[in-house]
Amino acid sequence: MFSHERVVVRRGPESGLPIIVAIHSTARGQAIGGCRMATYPDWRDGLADALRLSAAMTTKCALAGLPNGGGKTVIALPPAPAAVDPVGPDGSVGADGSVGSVGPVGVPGSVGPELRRAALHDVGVVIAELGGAYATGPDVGTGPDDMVTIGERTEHVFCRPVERGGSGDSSPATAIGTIAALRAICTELFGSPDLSGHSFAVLGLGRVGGHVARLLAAAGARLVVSDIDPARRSVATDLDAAWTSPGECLRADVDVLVPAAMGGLLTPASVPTLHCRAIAGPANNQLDAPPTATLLHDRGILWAPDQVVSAGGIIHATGVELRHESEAEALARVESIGDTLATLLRTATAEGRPPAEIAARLP
Ligand SMILES: NC(=O)c1ccc[n+]([C@@H]2O[C@H](COP(=O)([O-])OP(=O)(O)OC[C@H]3O[C@@H](n4cnc5c(N)ncnc54)[C@H](O)[C@@H]3O)[C@@H](O)[C@H]2O)c1
Repeated sequence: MFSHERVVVRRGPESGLPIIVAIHSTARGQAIGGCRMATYPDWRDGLADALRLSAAMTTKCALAGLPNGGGKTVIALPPAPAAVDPVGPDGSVGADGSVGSVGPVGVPGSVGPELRRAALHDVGVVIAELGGAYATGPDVGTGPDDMVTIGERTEHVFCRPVERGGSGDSSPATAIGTIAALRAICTELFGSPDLSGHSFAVLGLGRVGGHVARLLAAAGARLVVSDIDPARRSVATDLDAAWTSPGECLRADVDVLVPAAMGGLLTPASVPTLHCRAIAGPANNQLDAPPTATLLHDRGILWAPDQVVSAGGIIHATGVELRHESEAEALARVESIGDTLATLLRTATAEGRPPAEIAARLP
């Protein structure tokens, strides 16, 4: 069922690239959601990603108690290198195609600065035309500096660098929220929020996954880590973590799998191959489709809905920039992700149902 309020799809006049802005809902307030710049086999795959991600943002905002709805922007880069600078080692799907089968095929290693600027201006113009119905921030493939560029065309943008009046990179807050969720998972599995001595497989060592891995290592956790980009192996070395391929990381025999790369990794094909006891991570849209939550439940694998786990960045950014909370207030709200998830897990256990089913009927 098509449930979006408004979707703009446009060939960007400055960049010539497909610019997609999807507003799923403004029922609770202004729609918010990041700007993703990624390569897709076809621009329609970018549209599908924007539709899915913006709907998930509506749920994420509602579960986090934010007065906002869901939206998303996608700049769909073509897979052919014609329009982009040479794609880096992280710009293609891994040899193991089972990881991240939904959504973009990769994140551009580098996009030429002129094209990048033009595409971000195109995004800013669309958002300005929407008149405040939607505001954007960073997502995969974009960061705080890119928000400055979008901000040259619209005021409805957050997470600019701190020195430019924004709240900066959202990934540290997303990582803090993820750790709060992992403590709730450990409480459910082991009766204590202590992370030390338990094993975690972190799949994706980018901005969020790298932070999460460091925080887990600092808390005394045992780590298996992976990334499609071999350059991230240095993180494993620094943290004394075991480095594996993405496929092995997905199937690692650990207490908790922490998806921190692309979505769509949990599918009817991948679920039977898993060896973890629980899954909780920041990657958006981890399930290929909602019924996969039931497959995980039937296998006895506890899956924490990503809309709850990954909300730290948006809670922090909107708290500081839109609701003018102090840093301490915003971080306290981020930490409350642990309580939200704990309540969800308790209800799910009491009813013998998947946590995703409980999340879908809240609030
Ligand atoms: N940044 C945030 O604040 C934030 C907030 C909410 C959700 N998320 C979600 O968390 C995930 C990670 O975001 P990020 O900001 O760290 O992005 P990022 O681009 O910094 O990191 C992603 C990492 O995943 C790796 N990767 C990509 N495809 C892979 C694959 N198939 N197998 C293994 N590794 C792969 C990349 O090489 C990269 O190192 C995304 O799903 C994003 O939507 C991020």
